[in-house]
Amino acid sequence: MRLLRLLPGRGGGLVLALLQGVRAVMPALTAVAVGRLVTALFQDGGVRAAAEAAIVVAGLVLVDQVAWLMITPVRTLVVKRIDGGLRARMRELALGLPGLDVLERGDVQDRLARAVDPGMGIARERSAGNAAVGQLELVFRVISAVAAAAVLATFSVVLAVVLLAAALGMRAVLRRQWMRIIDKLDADTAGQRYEYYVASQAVMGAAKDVRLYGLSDWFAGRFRAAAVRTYGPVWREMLGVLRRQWAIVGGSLLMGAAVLAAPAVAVLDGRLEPGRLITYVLAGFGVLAISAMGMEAYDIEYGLRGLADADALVEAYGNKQARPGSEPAAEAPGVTLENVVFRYPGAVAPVLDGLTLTIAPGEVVAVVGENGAGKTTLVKLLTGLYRPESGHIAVGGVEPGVRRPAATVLFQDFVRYPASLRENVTGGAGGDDADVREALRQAGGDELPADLDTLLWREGEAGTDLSGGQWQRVALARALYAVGTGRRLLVLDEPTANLDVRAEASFHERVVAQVRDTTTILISHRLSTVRFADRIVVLHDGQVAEDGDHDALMALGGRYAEFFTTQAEAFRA
Ligand SMILES: Nc1ncnc2c1ncn2[C@@H]1O[C@H](COP(=O)(O)OP(=O)(O)OP(=O)(O)O)[C@@H](O)[C@H]1O
Repeated sequence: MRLLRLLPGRGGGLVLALLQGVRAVMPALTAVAVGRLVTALFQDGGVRAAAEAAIVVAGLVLVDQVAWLMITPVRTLVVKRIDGGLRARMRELALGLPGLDVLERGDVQDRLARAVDPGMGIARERSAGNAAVGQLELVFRVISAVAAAAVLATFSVVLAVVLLAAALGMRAVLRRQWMRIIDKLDADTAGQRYEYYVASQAVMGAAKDVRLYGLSDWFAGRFRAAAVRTYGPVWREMLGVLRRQWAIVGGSLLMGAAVLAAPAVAVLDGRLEPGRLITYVLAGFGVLAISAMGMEAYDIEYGLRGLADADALVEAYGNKQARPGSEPAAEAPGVTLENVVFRYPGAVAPVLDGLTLTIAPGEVVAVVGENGAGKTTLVKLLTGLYRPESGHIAVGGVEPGVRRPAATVLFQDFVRYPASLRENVTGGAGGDDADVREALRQAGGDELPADLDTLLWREGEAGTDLSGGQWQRVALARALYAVGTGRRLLVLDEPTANLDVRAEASFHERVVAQVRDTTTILISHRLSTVRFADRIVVLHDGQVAEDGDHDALMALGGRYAEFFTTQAEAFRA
């Protein structure tokens, strides 16, 4: 019932049920009609009756064919509607999660993937739509068998009942055997999928490495091992099932023989006319058809398991709402962090361990520190993507964990959207082209395509790709454009990582100093990028180790001074 309720009520679902209903009664009707035709042929002077019966048979065949032709598109439509609905629900759920912590959990990712993923099935997709339609198909297959049994019952009620029960029993046995294959496939899904995708999909991403380092044998070996690990138990189970088929084959032969023999004996005894023999044999085979386990059994089982994952996610996280975002503001917000402690889920040591920091509205503060010091983590906390374990954070007086600040961030791993240059800057929000061009100019993107409609996606029609530095300028323009829309907390995480020396040298003057009425946090290992900040904060051991402007920190002779001197010396050398 759970599956049948997924079927769209109006339109597709009803039409599909109607078409399948038509096809379901065909074996029974055809059995009767062909029997009549044969009877008419055996009768003297039954030409007219035979012709009429033949027309009925032809009509039934035609109707069956038309229904069969119509089923495929309607079925596809229904499946896509159900799957689209489920995907939308899962997308909503995933995007509605307030932070990244839940989304990053392996079990949640696995459930999400199973709920919407086509799966790595045995020629079948793991899809709720296929499952719902499969359930409908099964219902009508049973109806079809019952209808055929009703025709057979006019010959022998016992034969009809025994045959129907035996056919359904055989189907149940077969189904149980084959479903164990799915169990094998679903065991350790996470590990399998990881191996499988690493081995198969990484090949595309690593195309350069594969050639340069001669990695193809390594990849092929890993792919083979993953395939054997994933499918080995499945293949073994399949072979086992095939070996255990003798009982089913024996049962089928016995039932087939009974269907043929009982009416045949009656004909020989003169108790039954030959035309009826045909009717009952055809009806008998119509009943027997249900003993075969159709592909719908996989669809149902697969889909139910995916739905169970979807249900579990909805139950666990469905009521978590995305945090509301702050209104765009004309004024720069102040930022305070008091005794903030944060550790990633499952991690032992905290990344931030009692961090206290205050940033005044409109200030430009640079955050520096060794790799892994927690600079990016700090940004994620300030933007409400994570919540601190303890301590207090406020941006513009509001806790980011309660209301997402109107911030704009150029992340280190910024996203390259397969969209137009304009959309990459505006985030698809639309807006004035003059503002887009101004943001691009400020980001140093003068040499980028002049046409804002240029598609930045090589795979797309007339699409193009950019260099690493050019992409970084586009992402920087996106952050700067958002400042113009009232996002007054600007965070730039390694904004000059891909820029050439000249662009890096002029970065502060050309970009940072031009941003008005905005609180700016600048993260960079390139100390020439941060030296002009109002304040520089050094993160170490999860806390603020040093805090002051460039001159003060150089005079202090601590970590910053050491970093700076080392970089400057390396540069001079
Ligand atoms: N999503 C995550 N899950 C678990 N641990 C993480 C995650 N992201 C970062 N870490 C860990 O947290 C620590 C701080 O990472 P973070 O990215 O904040 O450092 P960072 O100072 O920005 O480093 P870098 O200078 O290399 O960019 C690192 O030890 C890292 O391994």
